[in-house]
Amino acid sequence: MSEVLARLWATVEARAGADPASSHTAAMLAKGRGKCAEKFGEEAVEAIVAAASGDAAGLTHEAADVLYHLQVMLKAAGVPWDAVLTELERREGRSGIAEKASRPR
Ligand SMILES: N=c1c2ncn([C@@H]3O[C@H](COP(=O)(O)OP(=O)(O)OP(=O)(O)O)[C@@H](O)[C@H]3O)c2ncn1[C@@H]1O[C@H](COP(=O)(O)O)[C@@H](O)[C@H]1O
Repeated sequence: MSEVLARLWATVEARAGADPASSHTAAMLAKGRGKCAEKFGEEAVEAIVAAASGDAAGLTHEAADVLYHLQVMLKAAGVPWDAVLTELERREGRSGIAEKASRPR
């Protein structure tokens, strides 16, 4: 199941040069980083609304939209998905509370 995000990233990369008329990914990437970021924000807000209202089914749909549009935004910004996963791995095993307390004042 966790491989689906890896497959999705491979698809986003493959669609980068596709015809925008036949690919939503290509159409978004053709609009540029700013529009991709704006769309991500829109989807994130929709997920917030679903979560705040207790709409589990809606949140499930919107969370999937958020993950997809996050990958599109990363692609538009030139940030590889693996770089994000590496950052998450770097954080493993360390409490967020301990991490924040360790930051220089
Ligand atoms: N996971 C997605 C995915 N999630 C959302 N979307 C599209 O993103 C668009 C979101 O626009 P809207 O917000 O207006 O529509 P919406 O999200 O359904 O409506 P709301 O929930 O926001 O109210 C819709 O066209 C969705 O179909 C996606 N488009 C593509 N993918 C994946 O990317 C692959 C390649 O798709 P293409 O690039 O279109 O070939 C697909 O096979 C999927 O695996």
